[in-house]
Amino acid sequence: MENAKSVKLVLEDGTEIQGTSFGAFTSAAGEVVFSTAMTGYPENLTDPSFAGQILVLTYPMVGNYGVPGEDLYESISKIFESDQIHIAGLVVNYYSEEHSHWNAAKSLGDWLKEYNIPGIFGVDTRMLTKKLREKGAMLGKIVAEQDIPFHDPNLENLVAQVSQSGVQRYGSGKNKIVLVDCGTKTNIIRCFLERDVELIRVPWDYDFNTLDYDGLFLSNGPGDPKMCEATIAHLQTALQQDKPIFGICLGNQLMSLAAGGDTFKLKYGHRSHNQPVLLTGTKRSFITSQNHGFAVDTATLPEEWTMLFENLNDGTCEGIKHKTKPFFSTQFHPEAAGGPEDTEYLFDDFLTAVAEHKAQRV
Ligand SMILES: NC(=O)CC[C@H](N)C(=O)O
Repeated sequence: MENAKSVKLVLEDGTEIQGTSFGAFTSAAGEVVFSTAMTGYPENLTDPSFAGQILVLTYPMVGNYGVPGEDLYESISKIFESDQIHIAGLVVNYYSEEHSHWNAAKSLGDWLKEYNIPGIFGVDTRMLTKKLREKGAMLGKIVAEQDIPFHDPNLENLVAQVSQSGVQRYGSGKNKIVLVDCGTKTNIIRCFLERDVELIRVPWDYDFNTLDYDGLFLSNGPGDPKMCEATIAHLQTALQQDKPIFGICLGNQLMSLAAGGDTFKLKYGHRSHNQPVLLTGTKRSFITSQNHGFAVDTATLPEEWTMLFENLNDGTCEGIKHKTKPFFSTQFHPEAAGGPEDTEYLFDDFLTAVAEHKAQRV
């Protein structure tokens, strides 16, 4: 690239890796995490769950299909997972400024510049990933001209930063679903709107118990789930009733915390499009899209709850369900975007539970 400037990636264990700048030429600090997904950077970078994180992509060539334009669908983005880039920085091996795709509107580097997010390329991302797997996720920083201190995003309430303020309504279907926005991915909204739903999107700390609804949904979101005290308190009230509840990723962790279980930080998280999970009590497995650094401690689940899915790589909890009430959640992403769509049927299962519950009420 012309006028290439050098930058470095510094980890809290003292590791320094020299590379070349792309995107914004600026310094940024955060938690360094890796994803082994082979595609999907437009979706990953705009997923609010990545807020505060410096993302390392292990796929060796990044940028070659560019970045799509901003088409809207029902006032939300048709393609992106939110209306901005949320990662703190991007680390890749080979960056391709040249790109070719029918839908590309700009290069990845130009897109990062628009949001003042730095990228670094020329990094041996597989070596870096091995280090993160051995030592665990670490704090790190991309240093351009100005050195900056390390910063741990998990000490902040990131959900409060990414949750949309105000109540927003989408669709006019027959089932009224409240979506608690802890940093929701737009594909969750799209999945609901394809299924005859009226969606009421409320901020993370909104008391949804004051609303009239048929089903409750808890979204994905960034950071430590224990920061969401207000959501957990409101959810505890909803768990006393029996209207269907469904949660994804952070939503799964909040469900466990509200039920009385515990969560913990994984050594280096699960971020990829090929995480195998087993549906408990069956021999059925699914390949899933995942992006999380925390997990539910299965041993702490109260008596009325049980593990719904288990991760076949490390045995961790990938979902929970209530034994008698229509409450369930997954740690993985049934809405995919990016990744396999094999578990999207869980939206149908939730809406079937909603319809059954409504039928019982009349
Ligand atoms: N994608 C998500 O919702 C992530 C949940 C949580 N922030 C975690 O990292 O575990």
